[in-house]
Amino acid sequence: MSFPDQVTIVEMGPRDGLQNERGVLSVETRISLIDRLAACGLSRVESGAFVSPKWVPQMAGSAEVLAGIRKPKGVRFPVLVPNLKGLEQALEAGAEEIAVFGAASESFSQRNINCSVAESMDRFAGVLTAARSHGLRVRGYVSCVLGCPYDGEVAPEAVAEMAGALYDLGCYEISLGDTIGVGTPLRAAKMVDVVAKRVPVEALAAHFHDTYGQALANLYAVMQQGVSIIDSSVAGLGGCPYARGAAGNVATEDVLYLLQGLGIQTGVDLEALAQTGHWICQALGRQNQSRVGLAMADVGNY
Ligand SMILES: CC(C)(COP(=O)([O-])OP(=O)([O-])OC[C@H]1O[C@@H](n2cnc3c(N)ncnc32)[C@H](O)[C@@H]1OP(=O)([O-])[O-])[C@@H](O)C(=O)NCCC(=O)NCCSC(=O)C[C@@](C)(O)CC(=O)[O-]
Repeated sequence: MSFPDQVTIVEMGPRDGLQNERGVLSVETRISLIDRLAACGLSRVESGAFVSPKWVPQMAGSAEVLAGIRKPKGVRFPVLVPNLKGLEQALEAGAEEIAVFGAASESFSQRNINCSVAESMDRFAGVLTAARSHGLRVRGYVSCVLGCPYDGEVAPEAVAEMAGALYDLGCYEISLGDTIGVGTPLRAAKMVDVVAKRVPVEALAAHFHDTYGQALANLYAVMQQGVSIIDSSVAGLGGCPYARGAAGNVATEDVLYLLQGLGIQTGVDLEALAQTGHWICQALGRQNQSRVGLAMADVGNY
């Protein structure tokens, strides 16, 4: 068994997390959350989305959020951008990194961004060209890599095709989203195996939701294939507005605990993160979804 020496965590709480919470948090609370997360040692904190506020009201005010955060040196604060209008807003807000998001399934693409997979690729090509001319770094997401809430099973080859197309357009990294958290380790490993023939494994990130409680096991499997970038969400916040019943991303606290046990470095302070998870759950009035966060609170670790 071999695992990466180092893993980079890409914190999703302020974006993927909050976008699906019932309560809409104030800009001030969103800023505090991001500042706290950066102070925990996270080097990448996804901080907002320049999408239609009619579609995702929780992400309205992302420009104010970007303007208000501390932005310590060495920490990146990417934002989601679905089209050129979103890019314009992100540039005005001073974003230095954006992410485009597509899907490996037609129905999810229609429900999520109101266009087909082919149309989305045309949009993204325009966004990538413009973004790169402004010196922005662009990440690409592929949703539904292990199943779609509308179309059911998704073939690994469809995931590889979408991931490869985004990589060819110039995305520096491709995040593979098990949007509805239905994957199991063997299927996750098989999917990564196929995708890694098209995109170098070093450029792949695992973005696993934890609906069926398999996310940590899936991460354990794909890390052995060389995946060393993990998307996770403090306190397991969130879900997906276009995937009913989907749970949030795997909790960052749980991932950190697993990585510590494997002797893998992340540079993130687990105790400070668990405190942040506890704080944001109180602000949202919701149950903490992190088993590690709950256990640490129980034994008085913070
Ligand atoms: C993509 C659109 C905008 C297309 O939405 P549309 O309705 O097809 O767009 P349109 O071009 O026809 O414009 C309609 C209206 O939206 C406005 N508009 C157009 N673009 C923007 C924009 N960028 N920002 C703000 N407003 C915008 C536009 O100005 C117009 O305003 P109106 O004239 O009606 O007042 C819409 O479908 C949308 O915003 N969808 C939101 C999708 C989303 O945020 N989903 C959640 C994130 S993805 C995710 O969570 C998965 C991921 C990444 O985490 C990985 C995983 O887990 O799988």
